[in-house]
Amino acid sequence: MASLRHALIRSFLIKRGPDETTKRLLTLSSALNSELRQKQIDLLSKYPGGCVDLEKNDKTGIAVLTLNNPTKKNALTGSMMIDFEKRVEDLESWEKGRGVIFKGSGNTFCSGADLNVARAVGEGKDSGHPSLMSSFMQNITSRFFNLPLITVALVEGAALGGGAELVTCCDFRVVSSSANIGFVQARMGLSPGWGGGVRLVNLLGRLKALQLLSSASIIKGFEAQEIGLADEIFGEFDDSLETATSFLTNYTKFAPDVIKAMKRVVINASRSDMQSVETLNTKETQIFQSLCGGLANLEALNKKSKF
Ligand SMILES: CCCC(=O)SCCNC(=O)CCNC(=O)[C@H](O)C(C)(C)COP(=O)(O)OP(=O)(O)OC[C@H]1O[C@@H](n2cnc3c(N)ncnc32)[C@H](O)[C@@H]1OP(=O)(O)O
Repeated sequence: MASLRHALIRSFLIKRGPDETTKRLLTLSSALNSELRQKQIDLLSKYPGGCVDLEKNDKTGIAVLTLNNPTKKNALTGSMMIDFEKRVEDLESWEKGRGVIFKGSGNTFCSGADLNVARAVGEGKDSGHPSLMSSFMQNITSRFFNLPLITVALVEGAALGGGAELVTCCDFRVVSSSANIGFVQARMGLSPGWGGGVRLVNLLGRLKALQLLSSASIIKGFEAQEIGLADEIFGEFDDSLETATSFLTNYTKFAPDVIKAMKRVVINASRSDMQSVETLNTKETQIFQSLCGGLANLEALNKKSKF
């Protein structure tokens, strides 16, 4: 896709004057983007199941975003990925919004990609399916990460594989002491593909990120807190949603415009990071595409039980 883009751009640059070239390049880029998007939607909509729910409270300015696929421990199906994008769109334009709690249904966060989807995407390797899923998920998680709202991941039960990547797209993490957080992609013969590799390095630093990714170890709440992945821990008798809400309220006391301004200040200050994040994500997708559907991945899917 990138080499086609470059070849077309080069041919335009040779044939046209500068102004005409700019206009044509913009048209071309938007045509390529909508073609890419259509391919992503066509692929993901083949794998239905579950949903992503959003409850917005205009009075408090706090919304609850819930991954809802309880029979599969909130594994993400293709249609849930599309749903997730719609909810992010809704949050992007929420005037009265201050903060979001991102959680899973039934006391567990997310067991990663639905393994049926992971298998099908891997089998479509030659048609670029891993890259289509990866770039779609990177785009949504980046948009969620850059919402003008304060975001908190409420992590209970499993946050594995892609589920652990989703944990990194929030500003803060409130984690159950018994939660199981694992960047287990290596056990699946995979690498992160939902933008979680780039965000994890930015969050924890190079060494800790490398330790988590290359060991694929599964850590509990207190260990997550020790390495800086969890901002607050709660116990088995605490009300999880109440704990997350009370944590978030520390940062959502002021008027929506003020809260949004603060978040925008922080986003703006990391703007140079954001530009490079796009490039880094593209590389992360290429690495993911190189593994997904490969021997180690197919072997892991075939003998897969549970972690
Ligand atoms: C870039 C994306 C990369 C990825 O995310 S690859 C996916 C990585 N994640 C996994 O491999 C998770 C596999 N699941 C597990 O290890 C365990 O199910 C888990 C989450 C620890 C929960 O264990 P338990 O509480 O004992 O529950 P359980 O195993 O009986 O699961 C209940 C039902 O949920 C299903 N399930 C869990 N995770 C799933 C998944 N990712 N995709 C599809 N189905 C999944 C599981 O098969 C079981 O179904 P059933 O009740 O036996 O029909």
